[in-house]
Amino acid sequence: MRYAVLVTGPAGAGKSTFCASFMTHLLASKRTGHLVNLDPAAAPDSFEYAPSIDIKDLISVEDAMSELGYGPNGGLVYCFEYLLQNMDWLEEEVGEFEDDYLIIDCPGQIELYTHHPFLPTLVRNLQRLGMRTSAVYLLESQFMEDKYKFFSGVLSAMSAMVNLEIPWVNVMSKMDLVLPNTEDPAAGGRNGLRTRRNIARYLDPDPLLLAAPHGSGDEVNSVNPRFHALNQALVQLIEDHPLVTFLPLDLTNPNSIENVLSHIDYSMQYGEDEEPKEPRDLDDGDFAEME
Ligand SMILES: Nc1nc2c(ncn2[C@@H]2O[C@H](COP(=O)(O)OP(=O)(O)OP(=O)(O)O)[C@@H](O)[C@H]2O)c(=O)[nH]1
Repeated sequence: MRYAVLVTGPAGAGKSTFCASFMTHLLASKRTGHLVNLDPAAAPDSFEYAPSIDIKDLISVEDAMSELGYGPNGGLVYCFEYLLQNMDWLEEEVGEFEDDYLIIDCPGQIELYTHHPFLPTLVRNLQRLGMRTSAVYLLESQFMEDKYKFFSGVLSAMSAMVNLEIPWVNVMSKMDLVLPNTEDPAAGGRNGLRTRRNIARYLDPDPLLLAAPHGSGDEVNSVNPRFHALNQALVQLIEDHPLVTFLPLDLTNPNSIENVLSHIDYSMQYGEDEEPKEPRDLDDGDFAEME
């Protein structure tokens, strides 16, 4: 069995950093993983681990821009169309990997997850190649600074989940930037982020954060009252379809990484199909090792 994890989320959410930690963790647990770069615009020096498979070996945004005259966004769309027309290339590239995790670092253009058919088609192709596929969606903790931005992140995650229809893990990244309870953001704490006391309402999004009554003293004061009906409709949607909850990820804490990775394993039922290995006869080398 082979496993592929799409690492998705908005630009700058920490996808490449998470992929590198994922790789480090797999290696430390004596498991094998391979990084796949699916961003045709990625800078060559942006990877801590060299990708085993790199879309840029097939096509890059620079190629699409210089040879076909596309802009950066049109170039990205062209690259994905080109990839889907050349699935035999990907098939050949993943051909050798067995019992491994492919960690697929995706681009940060959110429309790829919510609008375009590319990733669902890619997932179907990976499944055809015998891969169990899941996705991780990262949203950075700074989104909690502004509840409207946060709920737009929740809706994007929801839309991506519905678009891809595969096992899914939402992650609140960069939790090291969130203040401990004792620090007062008003006193100039790091980035003025929310304290951990309030985090639960964001990890399991409480739609009532959006519905705070006008004049309640929260940021709602700055919002035009005409949007209140829209907010109420969103609250209803999130309440009726509670699909999105976040796992906190603090890369400075190994237990936090372990927790996220165990959810990914669980979402894909990692190792469930493994056959017990045939015992083999001991040879001289084994006895030498024991001594
Ligand atoms: N404090 C903190 N910074 C982080 C963390 N993860 C990523 N960063 C920083 O956030 C910035 C973006 O990180 P990337 O991993 O490149 O994010 P990305 O989602 O791959 O970015 P794009 O590919 O451009 O969409 C970098 O400056 C990272 O150093 C984290 O857990 N904590």
